[in-house]
Amino acid sequence: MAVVGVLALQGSFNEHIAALRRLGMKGVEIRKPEQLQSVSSLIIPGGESTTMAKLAEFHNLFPALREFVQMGKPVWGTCAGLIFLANKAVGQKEGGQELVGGLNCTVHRNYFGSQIQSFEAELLVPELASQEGGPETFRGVFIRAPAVLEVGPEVEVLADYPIPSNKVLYSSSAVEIQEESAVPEKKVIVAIKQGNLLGTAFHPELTADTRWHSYFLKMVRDVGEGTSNTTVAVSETASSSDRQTKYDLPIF
Ligand SMILES: NC(=O)CC[C@H](N)C(=O)O
Repeated sequence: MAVVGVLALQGSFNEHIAALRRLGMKGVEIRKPEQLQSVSSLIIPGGESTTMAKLAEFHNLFPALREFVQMGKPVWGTCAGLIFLANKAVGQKEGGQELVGGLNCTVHRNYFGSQIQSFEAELLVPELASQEGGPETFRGVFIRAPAVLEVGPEVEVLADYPIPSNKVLYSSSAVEIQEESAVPEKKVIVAIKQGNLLGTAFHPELTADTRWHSYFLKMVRDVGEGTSNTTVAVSETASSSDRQTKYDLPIF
């Protein structure tokens, strides 16, 4: 059975593997460069990108990850994983951090602030809904979340988030203020796709709605490497029955 690799250095890799399981797919933990050879697609989970980058460096994973991306294999980065896949990141810790790159975009590492500024929001997801069915919105779980500040022309924006009027932009990050502000609403990008690369600033693996996982599995199928149509067809069946009952149930 074809499997999806999940980078398992740190962060929410178990939750991604559980989401894949709900769709009838097996996720395998990837910790070493040579393990990438046994998978044809990869999820880079959320967590803490500086720590994850240090661990990736320690295990000499960066060259293999870059090669994986350059070979056109489907890779999905969520949150810290999105930062990994960005060509450029701002707001990094002192000394910066190594990136895999591939997504032609600039990401702000902690755009929405620190842990206490974490939040959930209903996002408009027209492309996801048109591919996967279900509601026009998706419940985004943002945990110390990044945002995409700029994208290149080849990047497709799949979701953005309107900054509420009680937040102002300060040093290019969203900082909450108490009083109402007259600052016009601004949108930041929170989900993008560029060829075989997918990036989400939020955590779909922490909700019961499996549409982003199923969307990624379709990207894997479209590339047609290693994943049989039959396996993904099983996934689709699982996902649609899932959807009927469990859209908005958080799993944590
Ligand atoms: N939930 C997350 O993955 C947070 C990412 C975090 N902002 C970072 O720098 O890595």
